[in-house]
Amino acid sequence: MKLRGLYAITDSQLLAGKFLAYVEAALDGGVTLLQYRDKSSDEARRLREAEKLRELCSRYKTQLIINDDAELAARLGVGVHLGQTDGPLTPARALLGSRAIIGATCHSQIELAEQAAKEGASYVAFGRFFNSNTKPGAPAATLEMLAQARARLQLPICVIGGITLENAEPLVAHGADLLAVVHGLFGADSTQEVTRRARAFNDLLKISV
Ligand SMILES: Cc1ncc(COP(=O)(O)OP(=O)(O)O)c(N)n1
Ligand SMILES: Cc1nc(C(=O)O)sc1CCOP(=O)(O)O
Ligand SMILES: [Mg+2]
Repeated sequence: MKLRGLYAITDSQLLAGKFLAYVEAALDGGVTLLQYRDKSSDEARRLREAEKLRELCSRYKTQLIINDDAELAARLGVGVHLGQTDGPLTPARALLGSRAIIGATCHSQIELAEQAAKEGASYVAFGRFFNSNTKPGAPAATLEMLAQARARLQLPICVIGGITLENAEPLVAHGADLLAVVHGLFGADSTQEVTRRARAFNDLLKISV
């Protein structure tokens, strides 16, 4: 399966009180990957929420990805996204199996992406491309680096960091396959607006849902 499309990422603070309604609104507009990103240490809540998302995702034929936690991903039979300090890719691939989607954060370093490809990543993520409210301290990446990555890598390329409908187009033009978005999608005032934004991101990527 070619990974291309909108990559919606949850944020537990931003989605407080409207978590499932906003996620379902996004899925309704078309989401290729949904990442459950919860940085708390409340394991029981994380398991409960991830199980609910797995059920929603299976209804909408969207792939669920768990941030940081390969054990939770294995327990649920879904994919995982690992940053540079979240544990090595090779054992995660062994744990999750050859069909699981495994993503790797590569910041702005193509060498990290080449290493991740060797270790079995399904996609590589570069960012942040714009200022991010969700993760203000993330190191910056550029369009030039993205174009070079596109020329050197066969794997699907995910971009992240401050992406909105207004600034996403050059990322697609420079080779991005997956647009990973928190605020630019879920920072909306209504479920209808979340669905509209999801559809518009898919239009940018020329994906019909
Ligand atoms: C799609 C995607 N790209 C990058 C990240 C960032 O991962 P990481 O560097 O491990 O930071 P945290 O998200 O864990 O704070 C991501 N989660 N998803
Ligand atoms: C989780 C994350 N990782 C980043 C990186 O650059 O690695 S930026 C980021 C936050 C993305 O949220 P928003 O779309 O609201 O900016
Ligand atoms: Mg992480």
